[in-house]
Amino acid sequence: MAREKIIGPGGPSDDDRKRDAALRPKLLREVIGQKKVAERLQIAVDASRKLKEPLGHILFDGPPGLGKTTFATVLPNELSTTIQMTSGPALSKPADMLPFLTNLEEGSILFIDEIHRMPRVVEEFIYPAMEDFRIDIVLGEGVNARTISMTLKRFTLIGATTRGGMLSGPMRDRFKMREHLDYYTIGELAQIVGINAKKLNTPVSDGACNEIARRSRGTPRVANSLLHWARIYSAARSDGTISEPLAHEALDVKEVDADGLDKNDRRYLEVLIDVFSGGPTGVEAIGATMNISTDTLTDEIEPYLLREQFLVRSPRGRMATPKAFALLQKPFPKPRPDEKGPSLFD
Ligand SMILES: Nc1ncnc2c1ncn2[C@@H]1O[C@H](COP(=O)(O)OP(=O)(O)OP(=O)(O)O)[C@@H](O)[C@H]1O
Repeated sequence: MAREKIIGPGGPSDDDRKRDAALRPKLLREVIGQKKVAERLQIAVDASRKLKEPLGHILFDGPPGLGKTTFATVLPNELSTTIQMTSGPALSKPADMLPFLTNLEEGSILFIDEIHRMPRVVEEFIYPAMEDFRIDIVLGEGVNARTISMTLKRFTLIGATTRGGMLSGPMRDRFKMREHLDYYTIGELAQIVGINAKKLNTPVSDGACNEIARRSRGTPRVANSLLHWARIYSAARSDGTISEPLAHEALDVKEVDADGLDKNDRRYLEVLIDVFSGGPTGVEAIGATMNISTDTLTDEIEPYLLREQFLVRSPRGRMATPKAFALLQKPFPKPRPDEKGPSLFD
């Protein structure tokens, strides 16, 4: 198995992430769902082994909690190499990269989470590292400044981002593989819940796995968190096993929406429908009313609402669909003859 080296600030830190790390699949064949992505990665891994060449640089993008870090940590296990982990915000200047670059081993992996938050000056510093496995270091200042070139071990950079569109073109182009992770089906999430319950030595019924999956917003990280809650609930109120009725009870106590939406999803739709009459309206206006940054709305909340068809994006702005009106038990407004009311066809 890979040895995981975590150097410096950044990388996973909160409780959820620590818990997730313990439940992470170790090998590609243990990864559930994302079949096409896993297949392409397996091909790249097999080729890397046969050709004895490092894996090409890989970029994962997609909403939070869908497995970007999981894929990144599975790859060094497959290749019996090491991984160093950091994140874009922890790299404020080129010198912050040096400990990572000088610690590289031949074929090892450097993982940069939230790579879109890396400053441009750091980005430009690592271009030659990604292309030619060398970096240029400037020593001294002013007229005495001189540049020395340092050769690096051949490595693989894995970047993860929730905002693929925010990466500069030159940065994106330097990744040989770019993989988008999408939300999981209920069946896939139920499988993940079953496997993780076993890892936690918690007996769980198929019905309970499905119930937890249904309320997990298409996201394995949410499924893990709900499984943990159901486990704790059962230990406190029952016999430690998770049956379907117990899962219902536990998730109702936690006030997890039976439609799989979380509090922010629901509030987004309430604001769009109650304050903006269902739209169309700009995301900035919704963000200002909710007091949530537009980045959070576009990266974390909207992708799921769009996928579940509660929301459409039109050139005139965001619009609630009839399904969203039905969810909130509000009548879908008919356009007045003198106005273009909510229309899903703009
Ligand atoms: N494909 C998968 N198969 C099985 N378990 C998974 C899969 N993807 C994610 N998980 C589970 O979900 C947890 C969260 O995933 P992970 O931390 O990789 O998400 P992420 O996309 O990197 O999120 P973020 O971008 O917020 O860091 C993992 O620890 C693991 O338990």
